[in-house]
Amino acid sequence: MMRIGLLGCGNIGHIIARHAEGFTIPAVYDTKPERAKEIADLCNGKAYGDFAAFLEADTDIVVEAASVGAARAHAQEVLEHKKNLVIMSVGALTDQELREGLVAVARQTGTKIYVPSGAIFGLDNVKIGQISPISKLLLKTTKSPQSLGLDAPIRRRIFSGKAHECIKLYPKNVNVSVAMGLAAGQDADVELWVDPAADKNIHELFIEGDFGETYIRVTNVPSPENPATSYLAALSILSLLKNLDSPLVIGT
Ligand SMILES: NC(=O)C1=CN([C@@H]2O[C@H](COP(=O)(O)OP(=O)(O)OC[C@H]3O[C@@H](n4cnc5c(N)ncnc54)[C@H](O)[C@@H]3O)[C@@H](O)[C@H]2O)C=CC1
Ligand SMILES: O=C([O-])CC(=O)C(=O)O
Repeated sequence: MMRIGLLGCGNIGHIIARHAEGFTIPAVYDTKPERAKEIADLCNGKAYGDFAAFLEADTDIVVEAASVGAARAHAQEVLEHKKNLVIMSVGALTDQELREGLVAVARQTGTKIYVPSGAIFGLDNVKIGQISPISKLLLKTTKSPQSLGLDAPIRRRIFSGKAHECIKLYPKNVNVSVAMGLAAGQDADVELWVDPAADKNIHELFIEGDFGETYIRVTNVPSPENPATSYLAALSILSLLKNLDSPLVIGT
């Protein structure tokens, strides 16, 4: 059975631990030891307070569900230890030097870096952008002001620009825009809105190209423990893990 090392024991970490079927979680790590211990207790794993020791544990794949900073700091070491890596905080990969370095290490070590679809749908066919021109690639995200730590009495746009800039300002909220851009092979445009009436996290994808055009609206249920993170994001990791070893590969 696949052995997971869980990097990040917050909201997503809890959902993964509660749905651990078809894999075990022998090792967990978080900068907050009490969180690591809680998840370790949930899944009969061991909580590590030291990242180097966590990496030495007998695991096949590390699932990062922590932060852009954690992904930046630890991704390379994970691959160097010949472990596959799931990166949820894909915003880290806007740094071209880091991204290309990680890909090079993955090639050398025969490992893979997986970026789950996260809180959106449609990443599969957005990848056609790597072979056929896409003229419009826009993500419009609407969340409640509280989920961004803001106070806004009325609906307002708080950012309009490129994904690589937006993720610097909102690293916990627009990783999906970076995933969309990496899939398409070009930086996505982003509009970020806050709406005091929003009780869901809404992602609208507008894509046009030689293929035609599409509009996808995802009305996401926020996670119980972190409203900024959509429940779908955690589910997408679970479905990635479930299908990882399957000989039947669905979707592009
Ligand atoms: N690609 C996507 O669709 C999405 C990606 N995300 C990413 O996933 C991350 C986790 O989401 P949640 O679980 O909801 O957040 P959370 O805030 O509930 O949990 C994050 C956990 O990671 C720990 N952590 C943070 N930095 C760390 C580090 N350097 N080393 C070890 N542990 C560290 C925190 O102490 C916390 O326990 C978000 O910060 C975001 O970057 C979140 C939602 C969607
Ligand atoms: O969960 C979401 O709706 C999206 C999110 O936070 C991210 O992409 O960082």
